[in-house]
Amino acid sequence: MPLFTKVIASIGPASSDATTIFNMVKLGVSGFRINFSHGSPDDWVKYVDAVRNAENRVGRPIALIGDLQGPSIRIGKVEQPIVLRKGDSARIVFGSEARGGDEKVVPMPVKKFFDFVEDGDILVMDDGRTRLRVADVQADYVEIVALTDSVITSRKAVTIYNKEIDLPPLSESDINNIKFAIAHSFDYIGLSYVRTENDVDILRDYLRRFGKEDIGIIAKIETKSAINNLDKIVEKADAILVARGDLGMNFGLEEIHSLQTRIVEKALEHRKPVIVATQLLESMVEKPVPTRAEVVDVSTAVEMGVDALMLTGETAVGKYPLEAVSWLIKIVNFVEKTTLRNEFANISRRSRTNIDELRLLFAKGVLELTEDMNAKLVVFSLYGNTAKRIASLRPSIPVYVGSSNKSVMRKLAILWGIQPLYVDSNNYDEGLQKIIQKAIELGYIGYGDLVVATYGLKEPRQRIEIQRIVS
Ligand SMILES: Nc1ncnc2c1ncn2[C@@H]1O[C@H](COP(=O)(O)OP(=O)(O)O)[C@@H](O)[C@H]1O
Ligand SMILES: C=C(OP(=O)(O)O)C(=O)O
Ligand SMILES: [K+]
Ligand SMILES: [Mg+2]
Repeated sequence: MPLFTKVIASIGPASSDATTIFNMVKLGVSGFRINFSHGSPDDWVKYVDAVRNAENRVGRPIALIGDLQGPSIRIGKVEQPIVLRKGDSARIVFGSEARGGDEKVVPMPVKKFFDFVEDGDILVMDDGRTRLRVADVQADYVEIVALTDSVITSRKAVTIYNKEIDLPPLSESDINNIKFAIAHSFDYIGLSYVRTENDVDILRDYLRRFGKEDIGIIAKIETKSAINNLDKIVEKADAILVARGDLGMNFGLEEIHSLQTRIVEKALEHRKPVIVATQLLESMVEKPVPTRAEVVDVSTAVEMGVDALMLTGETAVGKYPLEAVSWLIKIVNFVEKTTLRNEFANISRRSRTNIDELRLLFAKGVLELTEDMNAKLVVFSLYGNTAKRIASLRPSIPVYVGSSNKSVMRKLAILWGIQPLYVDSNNYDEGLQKIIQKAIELGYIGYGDLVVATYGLKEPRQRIEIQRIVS
């Protein structure tokens, strides 16, 4: 299981059974994403139960991420995939369902689409595999011509190339899905198609209004506006996700690497957790072994010092979900072992103008003391802040974090290098001892080890204790 860079898996028909989810947790998955654009609440409840059962059986906190549809246009349900050859024409009609198959009718439940789209627009779908040209626009249907061989399946997002349809950041169904996520103790909510920092504020307001402000907001960076407003969005969000699927539809594919680099750097600069997602091991949707290009792509993302990598179609609908997880972990482990430890530290500890919190410097001090002594680091963290600061410094040693606060431990599960443990104690000193005991039980700490145990005090002061494990 990777010690530092974490793995998040999207759940879908290919991975929704309890055994697969349990096996993914055993392999080392630290978080699961449920995409609210697909399936139904009845499906999602089963996914949640399977994740929480696996979490209990393995005894390791797991993060649950609920991914909102956001201001995206998605087609409705088609019973049969619609197969188009390049040059074929088809019709997009207002409605939420269609037979599909030979009936080349694509249902479009978003009324505004028909007012917004214009002759000559290029529609991009399915992470860019489908490209259609708008040939004729009518009030409640649009004629299109396929520019590529395409297979159109249910609930696919539609990008109108170089245009951003002005839909509200959260639809009625998004708000229902926020309530669902709260009712089922999700740890994070993914905000798709973020355009400005105001979109993050709007979601934060809902969470506050519904009394669950501690749910983390993951801003998914995938639109041109988001890139233009990147700094402010990163400041407001709790975590950042490089959403390469839609990013590659709103920008040229050739721009992906530099966009990813820029987004990751910005997140590191603001010390926000950052996740890279989509098509990491895309060929494993069909094959049991990744391509060389995919291995290099994953390695590059790990070397950028991201907190986590997220599998999407590979585990949601792929034929080899478990192999995709084990290949991802194998590549992560190799790169972590071979990349000089201080490489990651250099990425994230370069002194940046915005480092002015004393606490961050304390955390840096404790961490570097522990690293230099080749000791083990144990942190008691009621709210997770000390642990988050240490993770943002890209520690070269595992950081064992304990707290009685389940949801804090689950949120930390997808951060770099954090090994979260539950301990039922609300006081720091007793808590530190319990974490050390539990870490010994789990084999993380052995006799003879030097342990640095720490927690952040109210006033900016780090409490540090060093002990040798002798009995
Ligand atoms: N729960 C699901 N049920 C059916 N199909 C799904 C599900 N989750 C994902 N998929 C399929 O896998 C594709 C990639 O997954 P993902 O990236 O999570 O979705 P999207 O890109 O549509 O937001 C989706 O477009 C969809 O075709
Ligand atoms: C993660 C992404 O979002 P979604 O899968 O919802 O399109 C993406 O676009 O890469
Ligand atoms: K998206
Ligand atoms: Mg996607």
